[in-house]
Amino acid sequence: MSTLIVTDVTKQFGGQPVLQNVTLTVPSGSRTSVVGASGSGKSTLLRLIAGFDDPDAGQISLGGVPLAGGVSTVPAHRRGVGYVAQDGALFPHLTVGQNIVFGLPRSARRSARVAEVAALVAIGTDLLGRYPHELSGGQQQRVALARALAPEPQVVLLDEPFSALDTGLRAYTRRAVIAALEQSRVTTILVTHDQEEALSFGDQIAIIDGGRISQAGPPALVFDNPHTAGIAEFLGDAIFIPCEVVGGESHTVLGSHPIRHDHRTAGGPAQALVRPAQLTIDSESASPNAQIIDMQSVGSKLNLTVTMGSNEQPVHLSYITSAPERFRAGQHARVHFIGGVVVYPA
Ligand SMILES: Nc1ncnc2c1ncn2[C@@H]1O[C@H](COP(=O)(O)OP(=O)(O)OP(=O)(O)O)[C@@H](O)[C@H]1O
Repeated sequence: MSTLIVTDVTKQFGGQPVLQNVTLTVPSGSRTSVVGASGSGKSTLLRLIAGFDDPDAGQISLGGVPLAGGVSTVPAHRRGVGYVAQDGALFPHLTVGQNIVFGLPRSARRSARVAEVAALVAIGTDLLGRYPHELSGGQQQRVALARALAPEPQVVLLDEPFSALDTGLRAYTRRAVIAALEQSRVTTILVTHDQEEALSFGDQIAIIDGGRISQAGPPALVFDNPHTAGIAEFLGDAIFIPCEVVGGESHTVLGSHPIRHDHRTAGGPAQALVRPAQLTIDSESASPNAQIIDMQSVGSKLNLTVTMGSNEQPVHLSYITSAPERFRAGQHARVHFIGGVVVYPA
């Protein structure tokens, strides 16, 4: 078994805390994404797990074996941890095949493992004799994963491996990588600043903010119940509407709705989280309840600023529509949403 456990890990650089009491368990054979803004400490966490650097405090263990923070530290090359960097970092003077076998003992380099692991990441044998510069960015990233998987590591760490790829290639490469990881059942951590990528990657998402894990759990649960308004906003288009909580229901200018989760710890002003998928906006309604103050169109998505009811406070809405031409600033419209809300302090 290769469950990875990070316990209470702290790291400073030049007196500045970069990781603070980070605790994270990645069960054997599962996939976790760590998502956070630039500078939040994601790469530092991976570097400590890989053994490129040591924590100031806390422990890291793999399959019950202490790697760091105990009485002794296991050096990087003995941890059974594979690492894939943002740009793949393939050796330019070695062929694809030579790159893939690089981490294998000399005796294993001529084995069927090269073809096996290349097939796993959808790299055909015809590419094995090429040099990295003769591959596309997506192929290079898949070769980098093959190189990391070849020695059969217990854990693979992926540090923003798709960020240099353009949108189409990115989606394809991500699917190929997930399929390869699924087949090899290797414990994996992906670091990314892309929320969609993090939510779709695997079994667990951990949100890191200012060097702390602010929430972790299965992606669907975390998306359904972000513990703070900040996390809700970070994870995707979020609409916050001022509300009052009465008898377990949220009352907004748009009516009463059931509360799915309530994150207030005291009374006082509250706001309800609504996702765009819950919204309908009728721009031709005979009984409007809102006015569009400002509008920005991004393809079929509209970013609207509206005032609703007698409330002067503008609310920002994201709305997907097949008819964006029907909307314009200054127009009156009827805004309606269905389903429950998550409530936060305003
Ligand atoms: N070796 C180092 N010496 C000094 N400061 C460092 C070092 N490594 C990282 N830092 C600082 O620690 C903070 C976190 O860096 P880290 O690379 O872990 O963030 P990140 O979340 O991976 O960011 P990005 O998404 O931009 O790669 C940053 O402020 C960075 O400048």
